[in-house]
Amino acid sequence: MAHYELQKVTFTYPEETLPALSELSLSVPSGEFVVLCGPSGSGKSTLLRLLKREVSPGGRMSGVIMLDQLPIQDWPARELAGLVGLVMQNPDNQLVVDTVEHELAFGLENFGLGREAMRRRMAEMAGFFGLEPLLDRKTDELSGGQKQTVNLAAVLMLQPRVLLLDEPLAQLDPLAARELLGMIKRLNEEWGITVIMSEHRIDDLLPLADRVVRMELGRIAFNGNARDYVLEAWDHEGEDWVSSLPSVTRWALEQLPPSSQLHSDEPPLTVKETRNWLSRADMEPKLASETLDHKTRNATVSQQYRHSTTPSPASDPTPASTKPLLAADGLFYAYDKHSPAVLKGLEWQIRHGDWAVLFGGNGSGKSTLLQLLAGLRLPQRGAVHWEGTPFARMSSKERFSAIGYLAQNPLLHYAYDSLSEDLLQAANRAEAEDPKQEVEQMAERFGLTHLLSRHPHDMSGGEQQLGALAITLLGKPRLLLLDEPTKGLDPLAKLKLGEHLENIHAQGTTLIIATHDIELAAAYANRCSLLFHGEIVADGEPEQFFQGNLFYATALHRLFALGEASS
Ligand SMILES: Nc1ncnc2c1ncn2[C@@H]1O[C@H](COP(=O)(O)OP(=O)(O)OP(=O)(O)O)[C@@H](O)[C@H]1O
Ligand SMILES: Nc1ncnc2c1ncn2[C@@H]1O[C@H](COP(=O)(O)OP(=O)(O)OP(=O)(O)O)[C@@H](O)[C@H]1O
Repeated sequence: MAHYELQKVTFTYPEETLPALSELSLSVPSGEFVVLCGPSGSGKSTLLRLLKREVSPGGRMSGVIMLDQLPIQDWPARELAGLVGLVMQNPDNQLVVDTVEHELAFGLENFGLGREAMRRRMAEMAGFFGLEPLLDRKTDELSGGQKQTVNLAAVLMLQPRVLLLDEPLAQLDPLAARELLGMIKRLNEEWGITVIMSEHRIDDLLPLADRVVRMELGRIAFNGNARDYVLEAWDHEGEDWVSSLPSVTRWALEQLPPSSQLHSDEPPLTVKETRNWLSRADMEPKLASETLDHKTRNATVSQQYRHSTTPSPASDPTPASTKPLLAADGLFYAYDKHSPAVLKGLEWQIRHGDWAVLFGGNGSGKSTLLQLLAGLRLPQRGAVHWEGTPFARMSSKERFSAIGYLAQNPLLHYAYDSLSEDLLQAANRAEAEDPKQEVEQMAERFGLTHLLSRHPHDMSGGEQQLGALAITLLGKPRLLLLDEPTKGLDPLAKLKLGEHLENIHAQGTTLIIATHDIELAAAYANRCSLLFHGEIVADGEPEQFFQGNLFYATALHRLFALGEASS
């Protein structure tokens, strides 16, 4: 059993006047699969933390949270720890001990499980998640996706009855994400584990969810099943939103009874009526047949748009553009003498005006490569050239003003006590003419104005990500290296980021983006590359890349597999 009942829960963070959650009432029966969505800062993480009783000291709460008819504050800590597992949004915040093996064992050590039983569970979990080769590794030396996987495995070691997941897919490669979703669905269906999962990329999850809860400004704006959620979102977000849903999601939604059946006398829509409704948007009938076609057509449309409205700086016949802007020549990199090389003689050339997307599985070396291209790490062999000049012959000042870098962990970008100070320092470093005005404009563009005086550590995950992006963009570099920039962003923020990048690209900025976000690549990139086994093994225009690349074509079709699994 694990049944939550929330009545009029209001929560205010220390030193804040406005509550992060307001009068929130919600019932989650045991065994439900609930998807939490809503814009950045709407209260999703706060709610998940309260359900695990992990509240900020000094925060003020009113109302009641009952878990299996006992107020959450009355649960003994040990029992609650075993019953409810929470996987936090930023994996760096959750890892507590030195190695992967110790991290997996850490929670269980408090439960007095025998050595044998512990080893067996460790073997099962490490086997399932493919963590065996990483067991001796230091947790702070893992890639972002590896950290997220270790966190989830560590939580599952305790065999909780409730799984609270805060954007668990954000840093996983498409196949890892698909496997994880399939596994969570199995835990939910076969073991009856209650799942409450927050996620921005909700279209992947609609076919799996028993219930969708959309939050806005700390309140519940919608609570019902997936089909009714789509109906409501249609009114709320407009037709573009529905027509952007993958066809399989639309198909899966047709299978669902409307939740109005549960609490209204209105007759439910028949499948035919639903289909008519779902196809009401102005889209070609063909669209329903192939997700891949949909994506590649998007790419074509976007490219036509870009080429017709904003001439690509790549076509400028300036003398500098005859040389690649950046060239990786035979890069070889290993973290230390004993570990295998991450980059093995990698060759890659970036032209002026490229919008390049770098794909690769979790742990394949994307972040490492970006750090070498930014000059933050030195290769053991090979060199990086900037317009033909090796990095070694440039001053670090020259390099840093030419190349901007967004780290995977946004918290690494903050050094001051307020967002405004961090932004201002970034504008000053870039010798902006009017730093204050640029900060204000950037904050306005990304909807951060109300957070300017906030301590960066007291912002939501998506807000931290946007703030770090704003800091990087204020540097106005000629080349931008962005490590998973859309992770944690809600769709609107993603759109604004896309528009901004499109603008600065049109003005001459070259972009390299390491990401698992296929939509981003399909909509904007002129070039996709795949890092595998220390080398760039595929490199081409998006259409060519997706058609020739089974790995990512498979990823685009992942929804079909999920739809079938849940039917
Ligand atoms: N500081 C470090 N010390 C030792 N090994 C490291 C360190 N950072 C990363 N690695 C290892 O190097 C490999 C490449 O990691 P990297 O972070 O570059 O991968 P990635 O492609 O960015 O992965 P993800 O998609 O999960 O973010 C991984 O096996 C990782 O465990
Ligand atoms: N430690 C904190 N101190 C003060 N305010 C906070 C703190 N953490 C979050 N907030 C604020 O509380 C509100 C809800 O934040 P929360 O992290 O729950 O949002 P979210 O919906 O999970 O967002 P995201 O999608 O970006 O993760 C936001 O306005 C945020 O700025």
